Amino acid sequence: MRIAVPNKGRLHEPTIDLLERAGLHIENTADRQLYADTVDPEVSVLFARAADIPEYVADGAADVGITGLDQARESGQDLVDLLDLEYGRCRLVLAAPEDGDITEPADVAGRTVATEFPRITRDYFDRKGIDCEVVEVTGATELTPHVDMADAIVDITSTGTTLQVNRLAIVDEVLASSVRLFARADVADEEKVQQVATAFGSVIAAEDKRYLMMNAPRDALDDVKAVLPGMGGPTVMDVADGDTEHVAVHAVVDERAVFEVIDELKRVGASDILVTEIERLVE
Ligand SMILES: Nc1ncnc2c1ncn2[C@@H]1O[C@H](COP(=O)(O)OP(=O)(O)OP(=O)(O)O)[C@@H](O)[C@H]1O
Ligand SMILES: O=P(O)(O)OC[C@H]1O[C@H](OP(=O)(O)OP(=O)(O)O)[C@H](O)[C@@H]1O
Ligand SMILES: [Mg+2]
Repeated sequence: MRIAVPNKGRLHEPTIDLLERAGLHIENTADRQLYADTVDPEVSVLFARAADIPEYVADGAADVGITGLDQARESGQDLVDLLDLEYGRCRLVLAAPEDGDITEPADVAGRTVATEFPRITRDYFDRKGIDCEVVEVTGATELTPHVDMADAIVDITSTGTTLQVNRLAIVDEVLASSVRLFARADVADEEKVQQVATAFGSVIAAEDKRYLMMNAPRDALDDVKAVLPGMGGPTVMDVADGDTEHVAVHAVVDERAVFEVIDELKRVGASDILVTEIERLVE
């Protein structure tokens, strides 16, 4: 099975990182090389531009691909969205000059919109029944309203900084995007594809969880259990060396809850509390 992976740009590094954490270490690759092996002899990697990945998957050059939902939609390819990988979060928005007369989508009627995403943009205005001219640009979209190339733009935003420095205001959200694992429909149910999806899913699931280990007085166990929310309750073990008064307790806890949970655990008598990251979590 072959996975198409962004070869550069902001999605390259987090994707390589995800492969590593999912246990698919990349081997035999040199810079600029198109293909690479992984430690799994059945899985190889194809490096491609984020925008080209949907097409490579649809055409069979790869079986699955990792890229933004925006790129998949823009490609027009019909792929199976297997898993939200939760990075590359951004929004495609309709934006126009802050001090201009475009404050709602209908104001764009009869005007010009510049974008790197012409298909998504045309679909958006078609759905709304708004007639406008869509001009495709390949970058620096935010400048076009200031050089009379366009009246509005459809472009990516995340922090909002780029829009702000270009004095553009959001008029409407066109698409909320994040990076996904896409598969061609005819391979989406294959065992190897599902296995890879499970491995990626386990990395995502572990990301916002922590593993807690502690000692607790045996007679405080009920209080300790009450403090620990979590997945199927904690694991309780005897401590070695004949200490029958204490038990060891292990539990998986939401990262956001750790701060508070530790405080409460100490209050009910737990000690020697260890907090560790979890590499993968297969539910
Ligand atoms: N500011 C952002 N915040 C979060 N995600 C983003 C942002 N900009 C882009 N993305 C996501 O990353 C994807 C790829 O963007 P990137 O800028 O790396 O590619 P690119 O500009 O097409 O790169 P290149 O032209 O160098 O191949 C986008 O399609 C989108 O899904
Ligand atoms: O809301 P913000 O946080 O400012 O992000 C939005 C900007 O990020 C992307 O550009 P990128 O940095 O990828 O540069 P590029 O135009 O070279 O792709 C996108 O095209 C916007 O310009
Ligand atoms: Mg970019």
